[in-house]
Amino acid sequence: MSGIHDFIDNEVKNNDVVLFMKGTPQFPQCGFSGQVVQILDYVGVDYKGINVLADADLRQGIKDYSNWPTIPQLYVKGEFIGGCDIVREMFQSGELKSHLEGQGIAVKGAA
Ligand SMILES: N[C@@H](CCC(=O)N[C@@H](CS)C(=O)NCC(=O)O)C(=O)O
Ligand code: FES
Repeated sequence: MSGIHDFIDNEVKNNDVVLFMKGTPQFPQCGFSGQVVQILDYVGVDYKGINVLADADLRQGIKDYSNWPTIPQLYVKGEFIGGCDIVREMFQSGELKSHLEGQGIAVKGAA
C-alpha cells in the first residue's frame, strides 16, 4: 500500500499534469476517461496518462490517495482537480485553461 502511495506521490509531484484513467490517451477504455482526454487534447496541454486498469492496487490506491471514489482523476502541479464532471465544467467555463496558465503550464490549443 505504501508502495502505491509513493508511486502516485512521485507521479503527481514530478509531472505537471497527470491523468489517472482507464486505458491510455491513445485508447481510452471508458467514456469518462475518454472525455477528459478529449478536453486535454483540445486545450492542447501536455500530460501524462496513467492506466489504472493495468494494476488493481493502483486502481484502488488512487482512490485512497485522493479520497475520491472514481476514475478518471486529474492532477495539476500535485493538486487534485477532479473527475470527468468537474473537468468538463471547468473546461466549459474557461477555468481549466486559466488554471493551467496560472500554474505556468503551456496550453497550445484553441480553447
Ligand atoms: N461522474 C464521474 C464519472 C466517473 C465514474 O463514474 N467512474 C466509475 C466508472 S468508470 C468508476 O471509476 N468506478 C470505480 C472503478 O471502476 O474502479 C466523474 O465525474 O468522473
Ligand atoms: S468502465 Fe464502465 S463506466 Fe467506466
